[in-house]
Amino acid sequence: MNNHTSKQSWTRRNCIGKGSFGVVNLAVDHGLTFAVKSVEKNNSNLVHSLENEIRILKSLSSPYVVSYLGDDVTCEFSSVYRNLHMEYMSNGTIADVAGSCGLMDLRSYTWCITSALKYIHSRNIVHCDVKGTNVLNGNIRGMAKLADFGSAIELGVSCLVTRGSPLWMAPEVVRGEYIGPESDVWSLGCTVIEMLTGKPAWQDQGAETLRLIGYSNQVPELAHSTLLSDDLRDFLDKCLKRDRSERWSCDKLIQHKFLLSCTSPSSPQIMMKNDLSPRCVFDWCDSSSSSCESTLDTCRLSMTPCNAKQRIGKLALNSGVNWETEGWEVVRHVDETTTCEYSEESVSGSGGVNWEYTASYYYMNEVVESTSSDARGTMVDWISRDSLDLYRCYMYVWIEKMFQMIVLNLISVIYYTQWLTLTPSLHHI
Ligand SMILES: Nc1ncnc2c1ncn2[C@@H]1O[C@H](COP(=O)(O)OP(=O)(O)OP(=O)(O)O)[C@@H](O)[C@H]1O
Repeated sequence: MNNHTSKQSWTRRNCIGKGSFGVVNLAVDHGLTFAVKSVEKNNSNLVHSLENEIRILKSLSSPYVVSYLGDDVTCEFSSVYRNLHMEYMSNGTIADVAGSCGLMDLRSYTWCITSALKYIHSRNIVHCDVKGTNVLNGNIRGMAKLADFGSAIELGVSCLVTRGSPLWMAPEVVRGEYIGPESDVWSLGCTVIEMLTGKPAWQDQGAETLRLIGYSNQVPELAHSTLLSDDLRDFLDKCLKRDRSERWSCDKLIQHKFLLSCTSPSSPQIMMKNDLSPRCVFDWCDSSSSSCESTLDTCRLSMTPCNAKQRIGKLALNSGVNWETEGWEVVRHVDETTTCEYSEESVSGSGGVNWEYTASYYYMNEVVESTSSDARGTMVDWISRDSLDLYRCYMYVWIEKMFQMIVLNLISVIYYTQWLTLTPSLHHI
């Protein structure tokens, strides 16, 4: 979209947000929807803040920072407005979901904010107002973008005046001593606590809180939460050091073990590698399974023993049983005492997996064919089918034994009746 500086081509719609530095409206321009942050031209303080935001946002380009789309001046209802056009984020802010988001979302949001800060810090920009209401929810679950650069500063360019929201401010900022990337890291820690608890990191007690933040030895109390894992506690500890030189930089924080399991949320689904890794065979999320197609959560739901039972049930129903003797063949026979390591020749594509068996197995031809085509991808099927086929095998042996018994009984009955018929004649002789 081009800058709109002449005739207003767009229409202002409903208000979607209000802050101390402006009003944000939805806007439409030839079917294109975007967000417009506006301030009245005659309020020099607000205009100064918006001009600062326009200049900084214009220079940034990151998937984790709300996108600049243009700026203009408009005359509406006899007032003159300075406007910043941004991409419209329709899912509210992370403050709206704070206190109710799960660990997966919390980790993902934290990853996005840390990535945004890492990016802007590399460009010598300090946000100065990191908090829940300034982080907008993305269209993909767990995705978030940093917004509201009205208080941001360019190191070495802007003059350093105390900026931001007091309850998220770093001690050195409250004392008016210093503003830098480290101050954003403190605010990041406060924002993570806000996401965890749904409340600001510090209880708002006015001047007393400012004294606590700026001049005590205290750090925000970590609420007792089931989400507070050791990794998360350590991550917060690295952000909330009162001595700013001890705080980790965002470059380092993005490598922290709490965030390490996140991959880029710019992909269609935010994948949490740890969460998706199967911990046992029944945890395996089969990519071909329809239950895994939608969200990660439904995928996680499908990774339950119940699902494994369903999968075994499905196999039993779908693959039908061939009770013909010719349909069976011994594909491996291992002594009770021996273990067997399958080579790549014996199971194509198995990639040297150590398959150890301590019993004899029978496989139906069809099962062997389907598994050997992609042994690695269907490891779970192998294991599930092992259980199923072992069961089939028992049935088969049982029926065979029954058949043998019936035949033997028939033979003995025949011999017995013949003996009975012969005996009288023998007596007679
Ligand atoms: N691009 C956007 N898309 C959707 N909603 C937005 C967008 N930008 C801002 N908002 C909404 O408007 C609110 C106020 O915006 P913003 O924080 O930029 O204003 P502000 O006056 O600088 O606020 P603050 O008082 O926090 O400094 C946000 O909390 C958010 O709810």
